[in-house]
Amino acid sequence: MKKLAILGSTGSIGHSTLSICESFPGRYQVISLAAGNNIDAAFAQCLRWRPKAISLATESLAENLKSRLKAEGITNIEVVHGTSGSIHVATLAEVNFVVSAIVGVAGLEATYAAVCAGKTIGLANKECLVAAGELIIAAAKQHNVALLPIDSEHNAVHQCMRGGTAAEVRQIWLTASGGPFRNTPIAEFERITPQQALKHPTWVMGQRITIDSATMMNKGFEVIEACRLFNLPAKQVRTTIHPQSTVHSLVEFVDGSILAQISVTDMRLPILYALAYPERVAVTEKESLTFDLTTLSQLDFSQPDLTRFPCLRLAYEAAETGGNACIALNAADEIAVAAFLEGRIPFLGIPRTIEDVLQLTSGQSPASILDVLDADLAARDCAREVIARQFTGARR
Ligand SMILES: NC(=O)C1=CN([C@@H]2O[C@H](COP(=O)(O)OP(=O)(O)OC[C@H]3O[C@@H](n4cnc5c(N)ncnc54)[C@H](OP(=O)(O)O)[C@@H]3O)[C@@H](O)[C@H]2O)C=CC1
Ligand SMILES: CC(=O)[C@@H](O)[C@H](O)COP(=O)(O)O
Ligand SMILES: [Mn+2]
Repeated sequence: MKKLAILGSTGSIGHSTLSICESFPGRYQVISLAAGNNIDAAFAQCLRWRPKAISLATESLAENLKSRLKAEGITNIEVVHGTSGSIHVATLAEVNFVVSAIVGVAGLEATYAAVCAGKTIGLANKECLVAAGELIIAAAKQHNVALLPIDSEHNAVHQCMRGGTAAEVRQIWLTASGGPFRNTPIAEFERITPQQALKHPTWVMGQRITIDSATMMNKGFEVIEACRLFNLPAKQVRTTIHPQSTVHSLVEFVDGSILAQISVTDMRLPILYALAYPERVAVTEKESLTFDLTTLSQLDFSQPDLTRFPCLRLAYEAAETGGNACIALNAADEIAVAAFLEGRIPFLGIPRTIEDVLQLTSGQSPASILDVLDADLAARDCAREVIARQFTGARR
């Protein structure tokens, strides 16, 4: 039986993971949860799943949740908080599988601790691998831990790789929807609003990744994520615009064969694959996870336009530089995306901020997770300064 810690249980991936647990009773046991600020969702999850432990972002939220549980007569759920809390729930002795789905570097320490504690990881949190990929991969090797990708593209590559060995791979192709502005002329980019950018054409996801998809930074992060997971240089990780989001990615082998993975546009499928690996679980019509090939009429593929989507170019450059550049790429993006959502910078202010921060960053490699966190904080400060200098008084 897989005994789960779900980090980011109140988010989009967290909900999809719990929905899989609901669909396959007896197969997965929810041992622990970690959430941020959504205390109502956390409370409801405690009532439904009765975890042994749950972590929330702050002490006051944890105290509040404890009182609400007590009022229901529930006193046997340990309620903890903060980074130490998420590390605690991720490393409980009973847990053997950790779903890493806290958004951003906030999920890094718990994910790293889980790897070091020998837990199998279902990895959705790509920002962890962007910022600290080399350290996480080294720890996974040292502790003989499987890192099973949940991110749909990497999950697809993982599935296609079962058709060959790593040495037989010529390159991999990550598909990109192109986001809501795939066909928008560059002249209109300055006027893009958060509401427009939050309308992803094919996926329903959390806010940060949805904006990252709109700038195509998501694909840039995924290139770095793929380099780390599949031990490939960035030049062997290609991207292609595929607006249907039906082919989730492809692996091209040395003999010219290309294997693709096709399935519904639903994150429950890669989550189920990772949870069940190395087995495959049979689904029925009830779960609506099967793909009706007779409805398939068109699959389009085209080259991304790096002029309209400079974030993708910046990510390839950071991948080339390595070390702190990838940490800064993620940290500056997180600050810039928040500023865009708050109306403090325009849409194109996101790549402008990141580019400025990258120019001020060295390619030095972090030797420890503490180094990563220091470099992350420094890049955030730098991004805030860039925004204050360049965009004060800016209007969308
Ligand atoms: N959604 C998707 O389809 C996909 C997502 N991913 C990746 O998965 C991760 C999660 O994405 P998604 O589910 O969309 O994001 P959401 O914004 O929907 O959820 C984020 C989760 O992280 C929690 N969280 C945020 N900050 C903290 C914190 N400081 N401490 C503890 N928990 C925190 C949130 O808690 P709360 O809400 O309670 O504040 C929430 O549970 C991201 O890294 C994303 O890139 C990858 C591929 C696809
Ligand atoms: C579901 C998933 O894995 C997302 O990362 C998705 O791929 C985002 O869509 P884009 O292809 O638009 O970035
Ligand atoms: Mn993805």
